[in-house]
Amino acid sequence: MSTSSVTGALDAWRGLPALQQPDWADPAELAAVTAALAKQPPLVFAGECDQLKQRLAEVSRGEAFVLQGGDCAETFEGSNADAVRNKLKTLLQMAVVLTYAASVPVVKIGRMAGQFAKPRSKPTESRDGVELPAYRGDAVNGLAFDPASRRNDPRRLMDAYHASAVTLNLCRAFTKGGYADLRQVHAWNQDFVAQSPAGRRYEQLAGEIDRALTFMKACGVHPDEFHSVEFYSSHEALLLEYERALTRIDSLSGRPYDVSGHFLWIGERTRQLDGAHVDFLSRISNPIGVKLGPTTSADDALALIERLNPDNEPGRLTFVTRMGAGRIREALPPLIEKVHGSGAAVAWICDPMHGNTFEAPSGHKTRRVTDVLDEVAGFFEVHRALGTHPGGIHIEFTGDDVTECVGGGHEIVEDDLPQRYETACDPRLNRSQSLDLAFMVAELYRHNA
Ligand SMILES: O=C[C@H](O)[C@H](O)COP(=O)(O)O
Ligand SMILES: C=C(OP(=O)(O)O)C(=O)O
Repeated sequence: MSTSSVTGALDAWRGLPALQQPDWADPAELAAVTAALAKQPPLVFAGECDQLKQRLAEVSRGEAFVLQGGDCAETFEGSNADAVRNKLKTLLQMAVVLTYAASVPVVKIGRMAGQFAKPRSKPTESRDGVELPAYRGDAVNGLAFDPASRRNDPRRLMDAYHASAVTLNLCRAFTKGGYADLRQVHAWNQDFVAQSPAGRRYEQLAGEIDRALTFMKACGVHPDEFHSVEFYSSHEALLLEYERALTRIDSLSGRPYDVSGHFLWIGERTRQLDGAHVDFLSRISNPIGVKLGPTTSADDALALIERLNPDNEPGRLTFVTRMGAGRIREALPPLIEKVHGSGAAVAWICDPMHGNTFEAPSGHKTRRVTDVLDEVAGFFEVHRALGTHPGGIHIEFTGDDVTECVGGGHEIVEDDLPQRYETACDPRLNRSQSLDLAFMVAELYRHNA
């Protein structure tokens, strides 16, 4: 295909139903902002996306495990050094637990540097008789409940680009500049060790890693080997005007890449086969994911594969299942059986968050850690029974000590929820709950191997 026909095809989605798009306040302003975005430098490079595709191909072959996570909704205010470092620190601690205790290479993907848009169940929100547009993420409007904040403002798309750039810059600096050095395993835990059972358990493991590193050094392994980690960014490709404006033709391959993030996914609410999101993502060359909820049929999954990865390129397509703890054991097997039977190379990841949300009596949206752990356990059980590879987890977490999900080794009860309920959208695991999960996943992985 010529460059002009590749570029033209990237706009085919405009003629298709696009769900969950904001009703932008000013279309002329939207056009001006997307034109300006189209001239901005890429946030990620095609070669990096291809490298992640290779890693995900390894996952689909059962050779590696994905740890994908971050906020439900990133905020502009949260795009600062402390918050980003805390999230990365937690992700690195979880990855270390998994790598060491489960002996598996871990592909680290942040739900970071672009997760600024949210699909919502209802287009509006009402409080005390006042109805305003729902909050759709900082890329669209503000969380405060007043008409000015809730205006769907296209200029926020440019702010989202800049916040993504800042966050990714911090992530690159932290992961390449020495902070992620494996010899820092104790330092990541310093503020945490005495406070929680997960912190103490981690400290023990860090001691073992220290001894292993000393041993490897004595064997002649160069310390630089431990100096940096590969880290990738990801977000839901929800706002198609934004994603289109950040899509570029790679000069080396002539193929289009969405340079807003390394890995992009289609949400459960926007995965219609004849919809705009599936069309747009079918035309970019990044590794991509699709969320699959409990109503997904095996034929839906096969049809998505046909649309999104017709050449069966390993690493191109990841299914992120979010069935709910009560459904996974019966909903997942038929999908895996049929997809596996078709010979399709997909990676399977478990999102144990989105099928397990409920409202506490206080009105806070929350999740029980026991449900999260149970869905992950179900995911491993199903893969073990079918002889397939449980390829990873996708979670909503933060590095801060929030009180948004109930349960965990350092228990949070429903009455604690108001103490530090800080999410802009859905409840996240805090650091201690995230580490609890990592230890459990490591055990399950060892058991499945
Ligand atoms: O993160 C997922 C969705 O955006 C979220 O669960 C939707 O929440 P709502 O049902 O409050 O709109
Ligand atoms: C909206 C999300 O999930 P899902 O599409 O699975 O509901 C999400 O991951 O933010």
